[in-house]
This record gives sequence, C-alpha cells and structure tokens, in this order.
Amino acid sequence: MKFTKMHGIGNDYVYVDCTKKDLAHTSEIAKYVSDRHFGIGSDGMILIKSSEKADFQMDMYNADGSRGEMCGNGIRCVAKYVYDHHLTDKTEISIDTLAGIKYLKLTVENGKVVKVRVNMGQPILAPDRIPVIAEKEPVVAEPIKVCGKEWKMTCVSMGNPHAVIFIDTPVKEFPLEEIGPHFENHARFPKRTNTEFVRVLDRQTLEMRVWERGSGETLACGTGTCATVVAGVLNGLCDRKAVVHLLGGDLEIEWNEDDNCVYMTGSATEVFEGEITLPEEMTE
Ligand SMILES: N[C@@H](CCC[C@H](N)C(=O)O)C(=O)O
Repeated sequence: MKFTKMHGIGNDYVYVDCTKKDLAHTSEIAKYVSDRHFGIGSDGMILIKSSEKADFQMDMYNADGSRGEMCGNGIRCVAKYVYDHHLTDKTEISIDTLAGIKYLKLTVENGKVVKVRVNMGQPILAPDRIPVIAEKEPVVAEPIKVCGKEWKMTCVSMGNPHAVIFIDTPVKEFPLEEIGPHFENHARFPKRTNTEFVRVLDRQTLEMRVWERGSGETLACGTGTCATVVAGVLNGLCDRKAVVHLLGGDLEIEWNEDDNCVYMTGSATEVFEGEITLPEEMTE
C-alpha cells in the first residue's frame, strides 16, 4: 500500500490516496499502520477519496481503528495533499466528511500549500447530539466526577464529541495519561469523548493538551481546539478570536458572531512518502 505521512502541528496520520482505487479492511489497516513500534507510526489513518457531493471526501480512522467523524488537523493535510499532488488546481475546495461538507481556503507559496483556513461549521451544543448525558443545554461548567475528583466540563461537538476542562496550572504539568482515559470512557459519553485540558493565558491566548478518543494523547487536535474556544466563550473566559498553543504548535480560531461558524487556520506538512506490505488477511 502506497501512503504519505503528513502532520498538522504534530498530529500525524498516514494518508492513502483512494481516489482511483478503494481500500478494504480499513479499520484493521488503520490499527496496523498506526502502531509506533510495529507499524509506520501515527495517530491514525486518513483516506482521500473522490466525491459526488464535494470536491473530495475524507475518511478518518483513529489509532485504535475506530472512525472519527471529523479531523481538523487532518482536513488541512488533505487539502495540501490534493493541491500539491495535482489532484486539483483550485485554492478553494470542499471536502465531505462524516460531519458534513467543510469548505477550505488554501494559501499557496512557490506552488505548495503552506496554510489552510477551514470553515469548521457551527458548534453543536445539544447534549443528545454531542452526545453527553446531561440535563441542561448548553452543557457549561457542569460537574462530573472522574478519578474521585469533581471537575467542571463544558461539552461541544464539532461533528465529534469534546469535553473541555479549564485548569489553573500549566498544561505541561497535568497528569493526562492518568486522567484522560477515564474521561474518554466515562458512562456519560455514549460514544466516548475527546477531552481537552485548557489554561487561559489571556482573553486571546490559551494553552491546551488533549486526550483523543481512540488515539490517546496527541500533540494537537483541530476539532478540540475549536471546541476549546467555543467553551472559553461560553464560560466568559476568552474572546471569539484566539490563538491556542498546543504541544505541536499554534492554531488560530475564530467563532464568528455573524454566521455562528468556527474558522480554524493552521499549517499542514508532508513528511515522507512510502510503501508498506500489509499482512495477507488485510489485502484479501
Ligand atoms: N485529531 C483530530 C481529531 C481526530 C478524531 C478524534 N480522535 C475522534 O475520535 O473524534 C483533529 O485534529 O480534530
């Protein structure tokens, strides 16, 4: 299987061009290639496909083989791939995802995409659509007991579920490996959840670490960063336009007041191309 390794501020995926030939056993392959010791090593796998509804389609898999409805860092890389690999010459493109069609604007320098702005759509705040088991809408600073401690969570879906927790200490010091899995698998999240731990530095600057559903800690999460700014606004902690520092780099987020859509701007990077021989049972 031919693949391209790409990352959006350190959130790395194996990208497979399926515009001409489809792939079977995708869940198993995602798990296999994501393994950092026995595979290629990545946070998951993303398939780039042709689409009848949009310019392209993106299918996203986490490292454990589960499907993610959307991937903010991944969709910027898909945009870079299709432009840099000459599958399109358009600098405004649409990509279909399990969370609907997203619209992207590409910044090109010397023939290559260096930055992408994505309209990530409107945040979903209805508990049954996130989904989270909660009494009130929106779910803002709602108590939840995890690991014997009461936390205050704000829940937002950007097509996929997020629980955002504001903390007062530097995010680098947070025991993410210990706490993250207990949020991910908590009974209040029927489809599990991605969880962001966030410290507000000032009204336009936040820092965040993420525990992703199906992949564990990653260096960045695009949908999670959008959910973080929405949660910050709902809690009165930040402005609608903010920069979020993640372990792998920065993302610029704007929750636009006029159309209620969240806009994410950030980089996309190709690391290398390769070919991997898959186990026989994954090729049948
Ligand atoms: N890293 C992604 C999100 C990937 C999917 C997520 N783990 C899920 O299962 O919802 C991003 O950049 O948004």
